[in-house]
Amino acid sequence: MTSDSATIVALATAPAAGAVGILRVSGPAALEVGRRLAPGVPASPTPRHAYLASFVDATGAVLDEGLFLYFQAPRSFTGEDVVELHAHGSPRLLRLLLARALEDERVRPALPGEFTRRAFLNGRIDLTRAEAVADLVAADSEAAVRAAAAGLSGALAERIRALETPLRELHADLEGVLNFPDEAEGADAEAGPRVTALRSVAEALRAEVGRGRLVRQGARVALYGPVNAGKSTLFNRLVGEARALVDDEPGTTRDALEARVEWDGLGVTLYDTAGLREAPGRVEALGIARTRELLAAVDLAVLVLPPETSREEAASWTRESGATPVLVVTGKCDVIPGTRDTVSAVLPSPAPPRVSGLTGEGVEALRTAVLTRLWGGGTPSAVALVSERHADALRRTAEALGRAEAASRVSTLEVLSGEVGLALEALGEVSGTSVSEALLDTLFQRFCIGK
Ligand SMILES: Nc1nc2c(c(=O)[nH]1)N(C=O)[C@@H](CNc1ccc(C(=O)N[C@@H](CCC(=O)O)C(=O)O)cc1)CN2
Ligand SMILES: Nc1nc2c(ncn2[C@@H]2O[C@H](COP(=O)(O)OP(=O)(O)OP(=O)(O)O)[C@@H](O)[C@H]2O)c(=O)[nH]1
Ligand SMILES: [Mg+2]
Repeated sequence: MTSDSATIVALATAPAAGAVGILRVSGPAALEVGRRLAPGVPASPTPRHAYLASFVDATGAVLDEGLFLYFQAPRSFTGEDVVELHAHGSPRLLRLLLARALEDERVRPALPGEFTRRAFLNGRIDLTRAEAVADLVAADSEAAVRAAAAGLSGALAERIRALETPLRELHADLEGVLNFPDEAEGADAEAGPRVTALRSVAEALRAEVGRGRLVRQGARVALYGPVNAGKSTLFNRLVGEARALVDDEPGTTRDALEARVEWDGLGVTLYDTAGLREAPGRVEALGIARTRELLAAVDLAVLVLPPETSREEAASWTRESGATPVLVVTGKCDVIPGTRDTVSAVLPSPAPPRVSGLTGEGVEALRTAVLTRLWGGGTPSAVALVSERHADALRRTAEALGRAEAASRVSTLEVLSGEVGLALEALGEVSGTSVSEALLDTLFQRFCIGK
């Protein structure tokens, strides 16, 4: 796919002071370049052995003492010869070492994601694994780390293969019948049902994009409701610190406030919003407009109602969230006796949790209820990280299979096989078996330099 034989170099660690900083070189000239920086290392170093070596400048003056590692092609991350210099984590020192490596005309700085791209191009990892590397680096919740780690060890690759292999077999059978009608007679017999089954597998995988997004980016949850219901008090309680101002004056919160929490490993961005009411002041009205905008954008809206809310009022407050799913809670439950629960009497069972931001009562149950609404029973870390890009390719796969299904009933074998071929091609964009340079460019641009 690419004939780029340049040797690339980049810092593999963040450009900040740290305990250790790593310079990574990959390509045919890696060993020579590495040994120019660390001349004490033998000409044929033992692969994967950590040599303690002096790193020197052009005059031979010692710049640092560190570890030298040689990975011999193809047994390396990129599949090429790789040398790593593990120096002390001084950004300035590392820049000196980098500049020295670049003095060799066969060496150039690595582009973002280029090490991983080479690993992909050299067949060390498939595209889903390469993307999992980026997901892992970007992960900011435990669930995101675990899900990306599963992707790195091939969880998504395996599921794609489970679709791609039978699809390829079907395609081969159909082409066989078309090209060698005598020998392959009957190989297309079950084509219709096979297409149908594969299509539902593609659809099921595609449907996981929502959960993938929740894990990757975290869920967005907004508290909303009438003014003075106790939203900010509850928000502070959920966040674990006094972030929002609280006052008995209705209309205290004017602007949406956000805080990031991690619940059961899932990243959650919580929003406190301006309470809704008729005839607010001018600034408050701006806040209310923002509340409505936010309600449309979040994954779940938690409606906090005062204990005295009537069933009609409760129903009309619920409608405020529009298409966003709502979880209703009765707030300030410490002021009412346990049995009198006007809201839960009128809303669908199970009864909305009763919470008190003031005392903390019911807050743990609310947290659980929120997670259940976001996740059902599943485990966030077990989710296949289907990205928007994957989902788009899977949509085109499923659409082609839909047309193939129709073709199996009303059209020729050529048309049917053609559609199955198109489905395969679209699916190949996920695994990387059919992928353009342009797509790889966009994909790897999102990586950081040195990855
Ligand atoms: N110092 C360092 N740490 C690192 C990396 C690295 O490149 N350097 N990695 C980079 O992201 C990750 C580790 N990933 C790696 C993946 C494969 C191979 C490798 O040598 N693979 C060979 C041999 C496998 C074997 O012998 O078991 C291969 O696939 O053939 C190395 C690192 C995270 N930590
Ligand atoms: N008894 C009791 N009082 C509460 C509780 N939560 C809030 N309050 C009180 O109710 C008043 C309003 O609380 P906030 O948390 O500011 O209510 P809010 O919904 O954010 O109000 P706005 O921002 O004005 O919409 C304050 O005086 C709080 O002390 C609660 O759980 N129990
Ligand atoms: Mg408030």
